[in-house]
Amino acid sequence: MPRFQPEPPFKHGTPPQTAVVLVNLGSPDSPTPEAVRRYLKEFLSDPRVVEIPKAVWWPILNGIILNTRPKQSAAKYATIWTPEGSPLKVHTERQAKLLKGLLGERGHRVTVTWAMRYGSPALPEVLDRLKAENHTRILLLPAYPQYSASTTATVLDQAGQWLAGLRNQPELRSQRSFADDPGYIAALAASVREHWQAHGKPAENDPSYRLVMSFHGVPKRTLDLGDPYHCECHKTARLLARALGLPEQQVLTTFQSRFGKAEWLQPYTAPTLTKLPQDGVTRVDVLCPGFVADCLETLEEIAQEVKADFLNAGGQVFHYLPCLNERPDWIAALADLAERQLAGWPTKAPRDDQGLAESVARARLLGARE
Ligand SMILES: C=CC1=C(C)c2cc3[nH]c(cc4nc(cc5[nH]c(cc1n2)c(C)c5CCC(=O)O)C(CCC(=O)O)=C4C)c(C)c3C=C
Ligand SMILES: [Fe+2]
Ligand SMILES: [Fe+2]
Repeated sequence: MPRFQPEPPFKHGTPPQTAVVLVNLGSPDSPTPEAVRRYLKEFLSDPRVVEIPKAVWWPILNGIILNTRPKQSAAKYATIWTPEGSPLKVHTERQAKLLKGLLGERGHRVTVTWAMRYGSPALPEVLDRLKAENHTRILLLPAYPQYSASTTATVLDQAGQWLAGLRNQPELRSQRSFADDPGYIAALAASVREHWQAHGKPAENDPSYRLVMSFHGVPKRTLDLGDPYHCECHKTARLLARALGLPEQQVLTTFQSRFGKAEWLQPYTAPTLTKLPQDGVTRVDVLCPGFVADCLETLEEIAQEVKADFLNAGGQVFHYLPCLNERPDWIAALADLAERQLAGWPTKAPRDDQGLAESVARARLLGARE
């Protein structure tokens, strides 16, 4: 068996085609236990996500987790599912469409599409299609503002595995993270200011108010092992608080979605919010800057579960602020990120072989005249 399948050559005489791929985590295909089981099996078998030796982890995953969690998670997915499908996929598709429109308006001739790391549309299949369409340059935009091995790196792993199976590889680049990107921070800040305009801005130093920034957690061990995720989350939180002019006492940075029994990054979101009313905090505005698209973890865990925890503990006002989703200022920030990455690839004025031959001939002619 040859390792590499035969591949059609890139078409000669046509300009190199460039593609931008927005990649997010992925969702089950439907909110049913069967679909959630398939999705969780793929997701939780990734050694970047669960860093436990296979001999220990697989019996737990296959014997316990995949027999219990799919039913529970499917019920949660059912509460946030839309007629068009999972919110994560719906927002990612819309973001890609808007990004395509904006890059086009700015004069770029690029294909813009989207893919998922787990489930569908699967990244390797999207890359296969782009290659078949003669794309020789591919920019990956993992939709994770903060770098983590369990998210960003595994997208690159998958793209690398795809490249490893090819004879004639396209050029590939990727955005590592954008935790401190001015456009991303400005879009987050604008979303909070708009929320304050609609619901009232808290008085300066009001001790009963907190702006809570809740990020997805990761095992604490990964921080000790050198994962920069924790630092990047704090960088985003610091820059956002500064952009809003909020004093330190009114801001909280927390970590949600703990999975399993090991210690994860602290403080945990739900227990922190449950305790706040005891300390005299009655109003919270909660946003999740680590997610650029609303999903199960924001719409169900934060906007439903954590909200109920806070109100049941004596809190009075809980507002969940939506993710950046399709905000025009965020799409503009995303286009700026893509444009900076595309700078080395002339998507605005592609020079085909003919153009190059002409300019070489012209240069020779000029040289001969001198
Ligand atoms: C934003 C960054 C994310 C990090 C970091 C992350 C790490 C991480 N997640 C799990 C386990 C689960 N996560 C689940 C859902 C989920 N996770 C993210 C993002 C990050 N995960 C998103 C966007 C979503 C939502 C997907 C959707 O369809 O809406 C789930 C599935 C749901 C459930 O059963 O609870 C699990 C499981 C681990 C172990 C991990 C670790 C490093
Ligand atoms: Fe997760
Ligand atoms: Fe969760």
